[in-house]
Amino acid sequence: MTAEQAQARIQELTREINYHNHLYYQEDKTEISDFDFDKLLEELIRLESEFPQFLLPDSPSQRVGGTITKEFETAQHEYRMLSLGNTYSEEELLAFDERVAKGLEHRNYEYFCEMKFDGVAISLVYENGRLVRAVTRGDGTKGDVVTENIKTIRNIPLHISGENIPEKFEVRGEIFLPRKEFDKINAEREANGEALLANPRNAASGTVKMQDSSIVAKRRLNCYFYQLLGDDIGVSTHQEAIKLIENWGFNVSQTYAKCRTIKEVLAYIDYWREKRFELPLDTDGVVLKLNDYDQREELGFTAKIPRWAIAYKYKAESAESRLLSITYQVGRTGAITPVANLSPVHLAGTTVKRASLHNANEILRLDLHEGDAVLVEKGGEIIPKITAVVEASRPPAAKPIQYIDHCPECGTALERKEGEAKHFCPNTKSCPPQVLGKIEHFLHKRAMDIDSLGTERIRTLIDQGYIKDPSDLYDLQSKADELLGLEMSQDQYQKSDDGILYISLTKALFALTEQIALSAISKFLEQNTDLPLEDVLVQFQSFIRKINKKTAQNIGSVQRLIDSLKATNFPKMEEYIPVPVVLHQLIGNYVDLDKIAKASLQENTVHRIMLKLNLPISGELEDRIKKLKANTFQEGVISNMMEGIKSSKEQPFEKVLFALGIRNIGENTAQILARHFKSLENLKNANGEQLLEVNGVGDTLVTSIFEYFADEDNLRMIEKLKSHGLNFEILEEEKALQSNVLEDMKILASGKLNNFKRDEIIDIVEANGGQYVKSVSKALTFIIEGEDMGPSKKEKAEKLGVKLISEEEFMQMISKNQK
Ligand SMILES: NC(=O)c1ccc[n+]([C@@H]2O[C@H](COP(=O)([O-])OP(=O)(O)OC[C@H]3O[C@@H](n4cnc5c(N)ncnc54)[C@H](O)[C@@H]3O)[C@@H](O)[C@H]2O)c1
Ligand SMILES: [Zn+2]
Repeated sequence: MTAEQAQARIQELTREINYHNHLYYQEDKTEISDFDFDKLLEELIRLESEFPQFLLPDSPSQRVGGTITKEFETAQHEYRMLSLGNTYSEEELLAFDERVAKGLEHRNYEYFCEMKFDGVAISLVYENGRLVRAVTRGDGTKGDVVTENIKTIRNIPLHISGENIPEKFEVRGEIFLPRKEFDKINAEREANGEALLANPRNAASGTVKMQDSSIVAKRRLNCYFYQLLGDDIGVSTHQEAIKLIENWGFNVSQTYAKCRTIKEVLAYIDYWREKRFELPLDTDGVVLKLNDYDQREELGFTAKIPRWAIAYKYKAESAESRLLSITYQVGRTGAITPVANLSPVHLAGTTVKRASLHNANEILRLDLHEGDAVLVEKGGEIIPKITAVVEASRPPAAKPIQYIDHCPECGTALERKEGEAKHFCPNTKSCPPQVLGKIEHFLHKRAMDIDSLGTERIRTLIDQGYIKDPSDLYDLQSKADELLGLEMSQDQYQKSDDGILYISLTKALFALTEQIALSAISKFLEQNTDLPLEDVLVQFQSFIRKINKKTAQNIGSVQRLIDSLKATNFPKMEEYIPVPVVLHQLIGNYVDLDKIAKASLQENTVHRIMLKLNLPISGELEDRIKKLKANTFQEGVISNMMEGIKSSKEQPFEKVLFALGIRNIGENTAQILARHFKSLENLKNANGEQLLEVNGVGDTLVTSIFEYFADEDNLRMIEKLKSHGLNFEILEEEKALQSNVLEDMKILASGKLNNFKRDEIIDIVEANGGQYVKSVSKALTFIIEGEDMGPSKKEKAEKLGVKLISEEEFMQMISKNQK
């Protein structure tokens, strides 16, 4: 490489690394894996050492990747917060050990090994036993002061007491979001139709930098500590320091070990390679540090990293699997996402059976064929991905994957807009997942606020024809009797891309055998989750032999299932069995497979298929089929549901308007429009000019409003909602609560208020013409100071010269203009 080429490449790498650093540290996003990022950095460091003339002082190889933000106060670190050198290879670890030995001129040293926790670094400063400051790493020299947020983490001690506590000291550790919490948050977000958090690290980092500590408190962050700093601590090894902070009550992960040689370090690394997946958080490697502080001092630092420590990072594991089939999921907005069903393979502590394929382009890029052997990798993401196809293992005559052209949920021809990667189902009115999206929006807490109808129940009501649009909810009241015992369609069923109904293996085995409890079957399957379907079934036969219940009969029944799965041509899905195959085994005397298969194309539950087939069955067979059915609607649930539906009729007009889901009408816009026009009738009759007069209404919104009211179906639905008594105009008492006293004001409330709940204060500010703002900035007109307003927020407000007023003063302001 010529010097010129090197310089160009160095510039290019610098740009790229800075870009990814910015995404990673400022926006909590990633576009490439850590491994790929580390490779870029490694290449840069190599080139800079070969061509030192091009090494710039602000090169990303010389600096810690993060920086400070504008939202927080900044504080100088007393001791710089550095990065760590890292490697993915054992040879480099040995080379590191050689450098240490050479630097110290002997081999008389020990390492202290810890897991490398994948979270956000934090520094806590204590004075006289009290936590005075929590600061992020920032650019390594100074960081953001996030004390209020950190104080919400339960196991961070705010005071420590005891003997010999130094007057001033600093502990450092890693804030993280436990996997379980992360999964819980994402499950909730999914149920609410919100975007999922990408991984626990990003989520933790985003949470630490939130402006509102009450939201941080809800996130259940946790922290592990691994460093103690200070002038007169009285310890001379890392091990002693760790013991000390443990005694003071800091949370230290019990995963550390002292190692006397690099060989012991390698054994530690090996031990944790798989075991680390049992820890409550993500880890991406091991940090080894010299134990002795004097020896550390001898070796010192480079600009960015200590010479006495290094991180060994585990490579993202990859495994080979086989593509069984592709399921196409239809989202609430009609977007299609293909998901690969794979033969189960053990990867990074879990069994992987599915991988995301994103869109049609990804399938093309991989050149995916039916039955292909594929490499799956699990990085920081939740869902594993297919990284490549092993072409050499492609089955002969395998056909390339044909992307679907019709919606698997409703059969409508799919569309793909120019420049967009995803296909869409344009049937917004009756495609079940899209109807689901609309209904969920309608029910949402901030819309009609009906909460006893979970996703699964709504989905069932849609699938079974009870609900086509939100107005149908109000008809349910007269159908309560019918709903009792209705089968829920979600969990245990799946549909193949050509619309065949599948049922969970657990349920299928339950119905096809006798005298074996459902729980015993679930437990058996959980323990055999690694095996491909056919092997599971063979194992299940041995299981039957072992428990010895109706042995001959049950084994025969499972054998028949194995045989018919082989004989029929249904696409394979791990853990699910085509309903026609199961039903055929049960009712084959009455009706042939083709007929059952056809019936299962249009129906979503066993119950419905049986109704449709209309066969004269009874007694034992009927009981067997009952074993296939899902959970049903129970009385308590139904009465709650009816209660919720009834009380939703009290929701004010602005909520109803928001609930309608007119494109581009969010919560705020709904409020503004409701207040301006006072009734839906007025809004509907408004012309373009009148609409544009309203503050915040632009051409796009005008078009959406016109489009909405031009649609006969929408008008019919509104009439129906009206007839059920929903509010389509502003009520008198609402009018009384409104004024323009807060016009042009930007307002924030902080701390606990006595007269309002959190969301209520937002409504009140807006009802009086003001704008509610979520963070402290110069632009604020004033802050309503509640009880226990955080001192740092207060300090910041004072620094920026923002006025603070009491809750009482605020009450007076808004009551002046009200009759
Ligand atoms: N994918 C991307 O786009 C992208 C972009 C930037 C950075 N990154 C990744 O982020 C990391 C950046 O490096 P970095 O500068 O934050 O250094 P680093 O994460 O490699 O090492 C230093 C950090 O490790 C953490 N740590 C965890 N456990 C520790 C322990 N037991 N002892 C000491 N420290 C511990 C500390 O927070 C410390 O600040 C790399 O892993 C890199 O791959 C990825
Ligand atoms: Zn559709």
